[in-house]
Amino acid sequence: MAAATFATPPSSNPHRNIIRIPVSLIKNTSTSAAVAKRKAVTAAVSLASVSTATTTMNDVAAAILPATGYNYNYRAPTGPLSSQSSSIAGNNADFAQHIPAIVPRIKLIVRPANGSSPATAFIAPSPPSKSSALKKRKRDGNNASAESSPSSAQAAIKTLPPVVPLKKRKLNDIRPQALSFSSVSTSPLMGSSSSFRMSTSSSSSSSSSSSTSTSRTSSMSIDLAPGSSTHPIRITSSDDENSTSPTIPISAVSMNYPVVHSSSSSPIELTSTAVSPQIQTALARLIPNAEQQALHAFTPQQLENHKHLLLAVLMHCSRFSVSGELEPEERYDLDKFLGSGASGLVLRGTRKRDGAKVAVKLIAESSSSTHAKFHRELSTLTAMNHENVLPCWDAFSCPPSCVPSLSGVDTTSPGTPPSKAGVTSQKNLVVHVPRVFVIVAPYMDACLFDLIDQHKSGTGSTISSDSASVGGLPLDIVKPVFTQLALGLQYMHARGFVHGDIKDENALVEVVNGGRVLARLCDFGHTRWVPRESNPTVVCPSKLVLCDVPECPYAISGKNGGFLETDVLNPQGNRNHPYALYGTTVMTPPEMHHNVRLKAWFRQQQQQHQLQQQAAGETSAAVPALPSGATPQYSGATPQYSGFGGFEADVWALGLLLHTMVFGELPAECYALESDYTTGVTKTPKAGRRGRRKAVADGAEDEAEEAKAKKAGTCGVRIGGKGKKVGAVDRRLRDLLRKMLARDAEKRLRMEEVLGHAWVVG
Ligand SMILES: Nc1ncnc2c1ncn2[C@@H]1O[C@H](COP(=O)(O)OP(=O)(O)OP(=O)(O)O)[C@@H](O)[C@H]1O
Repeated sequence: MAAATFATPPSSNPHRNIIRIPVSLIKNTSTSAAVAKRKAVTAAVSLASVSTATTTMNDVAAAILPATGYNYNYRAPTGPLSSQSSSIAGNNADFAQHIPAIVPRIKLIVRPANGSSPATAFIAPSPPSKSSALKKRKRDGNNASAESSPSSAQAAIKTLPPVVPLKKRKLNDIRPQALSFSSVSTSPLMGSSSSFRMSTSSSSSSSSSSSTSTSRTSSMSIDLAPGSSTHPIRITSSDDENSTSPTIPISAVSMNYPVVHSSSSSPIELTSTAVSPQIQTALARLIPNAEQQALHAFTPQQLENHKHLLLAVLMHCSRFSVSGELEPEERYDLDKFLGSGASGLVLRGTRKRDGAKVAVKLIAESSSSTHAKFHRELSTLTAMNHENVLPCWDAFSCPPSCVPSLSGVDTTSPGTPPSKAGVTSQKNLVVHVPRVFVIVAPYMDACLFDLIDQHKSGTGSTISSDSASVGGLPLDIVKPVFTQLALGLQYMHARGFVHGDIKDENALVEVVNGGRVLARLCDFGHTRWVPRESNPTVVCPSKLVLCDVPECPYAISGKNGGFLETDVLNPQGNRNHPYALYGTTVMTPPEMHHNVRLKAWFRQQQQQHQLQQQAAGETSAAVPALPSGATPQYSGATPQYSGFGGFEADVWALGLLLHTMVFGELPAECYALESDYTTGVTKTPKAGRRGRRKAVADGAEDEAEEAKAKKAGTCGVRIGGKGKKVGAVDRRLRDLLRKMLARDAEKRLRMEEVLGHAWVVG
């Protein structure tokens, strides 16, 4: 098969993660496989059997870097090794500071072309002082036990034939504002049970006569409560991955990779590379096909990013196999693209151990916010144990990989963890080290969006129900699905978690034994924890999740279970909180509308300012630049973001989800808000203004009822939408919708009240 050629994104992006390895670590020594112990690192290379007259430093780097999974820019001193000074200047301090937690161990085999025996050496950091930190973080197991569902909910769950997933569109997400990493809590951890354990172990192994390796494994396991359907979550340091990394002989550079050569003085040089046939096949299978591309409206750049993300994962993470060989360990075969979100890809796979179908979420560490998302998601998942909340079966991070660049990402944003930003001065070796975080969950047949779309379109629907529909799902399916999602959300709220992004794309359904429909909430990337003021000693029920990002700001936050202070909502609403809005625009409740418009206005101001600057550049007129990260100011008093309570926002969104299930679409007001956000606003929003929408009657028979609701100001939207017969819907269901969609957040139902509502229990 012809070698695939992958275009490499431009290397001029100044915001990449850059870590350097001083060339002094690659010493030109004459002793055989010597290992020189240093204070922070052990580094040595035996080049005894190498012809130093012909081998160059470029050869050495080419041997090291692919094996470690690094993409690199390497500007070696010219000439063969023999012409180099014995000690090439480097900066050990940089290495000691950045590398130990990132590069576990580099195995270098230098195989001379003349056939003489290869020389082997290791470049390895001293064991990081993780163990003491780990011990400190150790705490008891999950105090979140499975809750039995109310009998009404059990009774409501009905038979649903298998569904065929359809494609979907993505709703616009509002990205959270930049995180501040300055407020990390280090309070001791607390928990209730003792099923949490961690281990740091060492092992040795011998391979061929030419190489001996030792591997160090740091791992953490969390055993959930007995009877739990979840498997242990283990975050594994990159040591594990590296121990299986291939060794690359210099004479046969068989594993090439997209490489960018550039320097400030020379033009960018792109090198096309060959990728193994197995990986090419796997890539072809996993990259979204033409139909998916059209449905997701992927841009060429997004596709390119997906390709590089997948390529890096397939080539550098031993957890993913492409060979098809069955192995009894925790490996996954990836077989299908499922969807993509703001931060990465979701793929279907099979767990080789038992053939279980899994969904594998790849989160590329393209910025601090994606790193935060990974932790938020895992922190939530480790606190959850409920049938209607998607469990996590496995979690790990791929070794620092060769994703050359994810475009449009500014890793120098204020929230970027300082330890991964790297240094910027010119050195001999520059390595790009974005990670890929992975979360493995059970695969579900479809998301609610698919299910609704399938029924609406009437194509390929396998749902057999005699029940009537008023535009959405058959009404006898709506209740069991909604009830389960409500049970899942109520469980989260009872533990102090705000989901933050309830929508039809984040609700999964499948048919389980006996034809029962199982519905689960997923995607906890926007989840926040809200400590209850009534009980100031309460700690976040999630477990600490360790990841291998050096000085990870999330892993040291004890009190909040891995949530930064900025992830924690104030129970009174987050009036002064940087997270003035989050989630998905169309699903935001009235109390957040002001924030949506304010943000749109800010964005518009920034765009105008940029245009002014460009114009000024052309005309040479002086326009003062906004300081980096500065917010444009209003001429008058600066409006503030409105406060809001996260629980109430979740109830609103679940109400909208119920509305979509019943009527097949959201109320028109939601799209109006989306349009405001997308197009921007021209008027300056007034401080603290809340979005207010009319509640209007629809249908003569309901006029009086709706007029009453309008007068009372209770309902924030027009229920049913144009052309839909609201009157055809059970009066109790309409009542529930109105109360969940109450404009006034304080009057909105709480989740306990939702589950006790007459329509749910009836
Ligand atoms: N367990 C699963 N089984 C089947 N499909 C899934 C599963 N998990 C996720 N998906 C699909 O992948 C899509 C994206 O998943 P998810 O929303 O978790 O990703 P994300 O990157 O966090 O997206 P977002 O940007 O919306 O936060 C979902 O809408 C769903 O269609």
